[in-house]
Amino acid sequence: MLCCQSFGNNQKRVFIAAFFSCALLVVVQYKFNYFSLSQCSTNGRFVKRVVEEELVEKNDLRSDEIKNKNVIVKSVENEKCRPTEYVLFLKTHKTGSSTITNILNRYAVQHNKTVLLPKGSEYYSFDWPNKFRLSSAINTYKRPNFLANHARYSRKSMNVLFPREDTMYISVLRHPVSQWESTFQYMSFPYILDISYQEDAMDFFLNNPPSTENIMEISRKYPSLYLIRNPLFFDLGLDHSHYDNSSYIKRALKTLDKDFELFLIMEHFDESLTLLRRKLCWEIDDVVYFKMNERLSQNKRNVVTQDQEQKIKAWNNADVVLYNYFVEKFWRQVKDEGPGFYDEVIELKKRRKEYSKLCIEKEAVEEAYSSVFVKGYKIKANLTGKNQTFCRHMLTNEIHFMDYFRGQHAKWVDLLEGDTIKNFDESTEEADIFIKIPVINATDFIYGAQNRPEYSKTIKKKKNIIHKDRTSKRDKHKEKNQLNFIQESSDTNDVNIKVSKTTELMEELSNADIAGKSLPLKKNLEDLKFDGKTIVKTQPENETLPWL
Ligand SMILES: Nc1ncnc2c1ncn2[C@@H]1O[C@H](COP(=O)(O)OS(=O)(=O)O)[C@@H](OP(=O)(O)O)[C@H]1O
Repeated sequence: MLCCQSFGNNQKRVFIAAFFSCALLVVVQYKFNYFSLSQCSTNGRFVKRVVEEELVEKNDLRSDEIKNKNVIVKSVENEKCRPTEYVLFLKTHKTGSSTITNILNRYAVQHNKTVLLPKGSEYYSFDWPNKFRLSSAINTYKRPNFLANHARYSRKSMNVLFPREDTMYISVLRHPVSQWESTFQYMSFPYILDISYQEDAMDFFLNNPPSTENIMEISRKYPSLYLIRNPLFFDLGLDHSHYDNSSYIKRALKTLDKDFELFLIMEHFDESLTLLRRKLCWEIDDVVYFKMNERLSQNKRNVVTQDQEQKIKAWNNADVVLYNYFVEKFWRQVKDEGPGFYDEVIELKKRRKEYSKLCIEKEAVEEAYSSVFVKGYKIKANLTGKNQTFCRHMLTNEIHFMDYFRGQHAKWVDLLEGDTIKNFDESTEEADIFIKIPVINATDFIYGAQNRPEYSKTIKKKKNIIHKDRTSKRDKHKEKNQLNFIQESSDTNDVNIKVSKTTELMEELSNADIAGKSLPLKKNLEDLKFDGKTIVKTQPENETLPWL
C-alpha cells in the first residue's frame, strides 16, 4: 500500500527510492505469485485475472496452483452455504403442505436422510390432534433429519428430537378464508355437524356457529372438528380456550416468530420455495413440484360472498392475526434477499413447466386417503432411468413415502441388530411405493372385468375416522345410492368386478364428473358407494382413529 501513496514533501530522492522499492516488490510478488489485489492498482481484480491468464497461457507450473486456489475460493464460498441437515416442517392442514412434504420426502430419499415417522404402521400423523409427544414417534436409532408429516406443535418435545439451535423450523400458511373453506369441505364438516341437508351448509354454519363446548364435545368423537376454528393456529399449538384471549395470541405469535425461521405462504408458493431453497442451500430442482391434494372442481365452492368472508374472518380471528403477521414478515424476508431473487422465482416456474412436460401424461383422479378423492396425475409411460425415478418421486404422495420409509427403517434396525442383510448401503433397490400407483379408468371400473397386473400391489390406506360413522341423514342418502360391487376374483393378476345396480344409477355415474377419469383401484371394493358426485369409499366399521 505504501508504494502507491503520494509522498508529502515530494523530495526527489525519497520518491525515487520509493519508486524502485515498489517496483522491486512488484517483481518479487509477481515471481512468487503473492500478488495482492489492492496493490498499486485501482483495478486489482482485473490485474489478478490478467496475471493468472498469463500464467495459464504460459503453461507455467503454477497454473495448477492457481486452479487449486480457485477451488479453495469456491469451497470457501460453499462453506457459507451448506445444505441444512435438520428441518422440522410443521405440516398445517389444507395449506399446500402435502406438496412441501413431497419436496422434503424426495430430498430425504435422494440424500439418504432420516425422516421421523409416526409410531404404528397404520398411522400417518403424530398423534394429531394431541400435541406432539416423543412417544408418538418411532425410535429411529439415529438422529432424525426431517419431520414432515402432520404433527401438532409442541415446543418442548419437538426440541428434544429437533433441537432448535441447529434445526430449521418451517411451516406454511394460507389465507384464512380460503383455507377455512377448503377445510370445511374437505373434512366433511357439514356431515359431522349434521347440517349437510341445508341448502348451503357453510352459510348456515356461519350464521349459526356452535359454542366452544359444543365443538369440544363433537370433536372428541370426530377429532378433525378441532380444525373448525382457527385451524392454522390449532396446528401451531394454540388451544380453543385461547382463541378469544388477544394477549395470549400475541404471546403465542412472538414465540412462533422466535422458533420458526420461515413461514411459507401458499398464495406465493414459488416465492416461498425460492426463499426456502436459499435458506436450506438446496438446488432449484430440489424444490420443483406438482401441486398435490387439490380438490376436484365439483368439490370446490365457487363463490364466497363478502358477507361470508367477513364472517369467516371473524370466526377465525386468531388465524387472521397469525396470517397477517407472517405475510408481512415474509415480504421483509424476500426483500432482504436482494436482487436476483426474482430471477430464481422465474427459473423455478420454468423448471416446473419443463418437468410437467417431462413427467405428466394427463391429469387423473387420485385417492388422497380413504373416501377422499383429489386431483392427481398420470405419469408418462415411456420414462426411463433417472427421469423415471425423479418423476415418480415427484408424484408420490406422503402415505406411500411413509410406507417406504418404514421399510427402510425396518432394514436399518435389522442391520443394527446384525441380521444378514448385506450391502444395505449399496442397495439400489426401489421401494414398492415407486411402483406405479394403480389407477383404473372410472368407466372401465364400473362396467367390467379388468386385467391389471398392478392390482396385486395393495396400497395401504391412511386410516382416518373423519368419514366414519357420518350422520344418519347422510347415510340414508348414501344407502339410496349404494352400488353393490362384487369382486368376482382377486388373484394376483386378474380382477373381475361386477357391478349390480339399476341402470338409472349407472347413467348417473357416467354423467358424473368422474366418468372417463382414472380412479385408484383398491383391493376392497365391496364398500364403494356413490354419493351423487363421486365414488367414495366408506370406512370399515371397526376402523379407529389414528390419533386415539
Ligand atoms: N403449489 C400449490 N399452490 C397453491 N395451492 C396448492 C399448492 N399445492 C397444494 N395446494 C392446495 O392446498 C390444498 C391442499 O393442502 P394440503 O396438502 O395441506 O392438505 S392436507 O391437509 O394435507 O390434506 C388444496 O387446496 P384446495 O384445492 O382448495 O382444497 C390444494 O389445491
